[in-house]
Amino acid sequence: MANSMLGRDMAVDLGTANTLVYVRGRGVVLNEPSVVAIRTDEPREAVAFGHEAKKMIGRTPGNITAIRPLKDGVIADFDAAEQMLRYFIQRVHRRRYFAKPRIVVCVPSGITAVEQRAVRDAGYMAGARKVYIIEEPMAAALGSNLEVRDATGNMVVDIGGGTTEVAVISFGGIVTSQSIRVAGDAIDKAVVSYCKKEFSLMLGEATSEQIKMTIGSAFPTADGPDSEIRGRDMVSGLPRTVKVSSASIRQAIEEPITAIVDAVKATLDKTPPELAGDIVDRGIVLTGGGALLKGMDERLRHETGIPIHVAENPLDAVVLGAGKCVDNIETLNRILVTDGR
Ligand SMILES: Nc1ncnc2c1ncn2[C@@H]1O[C@H](COP(=O)(O)OP(=O)(O)OP(=O)(O)O)[C@@H](O)[C@H]1O
Repeated sequence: MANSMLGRDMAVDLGTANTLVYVRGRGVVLNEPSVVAIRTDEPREAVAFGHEAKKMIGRTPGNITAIRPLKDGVIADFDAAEQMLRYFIQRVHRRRYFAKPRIVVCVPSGITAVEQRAVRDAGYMAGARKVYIIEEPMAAALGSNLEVRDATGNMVVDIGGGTTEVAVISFGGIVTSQSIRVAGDAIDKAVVSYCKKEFSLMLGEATSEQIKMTIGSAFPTADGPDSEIRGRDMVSGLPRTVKVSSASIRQAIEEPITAIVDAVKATLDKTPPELAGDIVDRGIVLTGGGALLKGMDERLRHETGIPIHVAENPLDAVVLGAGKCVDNIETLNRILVTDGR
């Protein structure tokens, strides 16, 4: 088939927080929140996807609800996930191509066969000719330009919205890995719990994420001034503003951060000695939005004694890695998981 006909094969990072789509020959063409706004009355249909739907979270009228079809890295609402995928694929679809696209979809490394089946089915129902699966840590490693096919050990830590994936890769395969369902969302929740307990203040999802990004940290940093947080007083029901310090937020999110650090340590512990030596020399690569949390790299360096490198584009690493497979399906086929269809 002529190359131009193959131009629309694509890679999809169907993430808990964001969905990114890479199209062969065009690069990353779509990056939107994984959110669907749905009518709750009949007909129960989707009214908005992505950015438009995210804006509706917490501020929709009674008959519209904004949901996230993925939870902890896996599909939680199949219909919504399939509709969202179909919508995104059609958005980037160029009508001059006749053949249906081949699609490489990224999934967390720890998911069950049933969860993997759901992702595949969503891909086929959304219009794929063939669906390939790639495990996120492998995609993250490829997207960070690690030489995954060398016989050298590399460690990747991908901290997303729903899952943190830690993996040691060598010779084109995952040697050892751990996937925990603690990542960005859990950090946001810890901020919400802290404000509830400390100030009897209810926060929305967007506010807690914002606080994490602006004053959250995983290691003592040069803390800025206190920040104001706006929420709803749980007693009076009225809007209220409180002041918080970076140090108190750092303490509030300590539990999920410790879980992430422990997952890295546990994986290092299970790594064969030769590969562990390679990792000590080469360092650990951090990807995913959580890699951008202030002090995350410093904290891991401090706790493991190993150099930590944040990937150049941590939020895009997974889709760029899957994109490399799309560009080279034949040569990278060994890395992909297929169902023989
Ligand atoms: N500057 C930042 N500081 C801290 N966290 C951030 C920052 N930017 C993004 N994040 C967080 O990164 C997470 C999203 O990361 P990413 O897009 O890699 O996840 P995802 O691929 O959608 O999720 P998953 O891999 O779990 O399915 C969100 O929790 C978001 O709040």
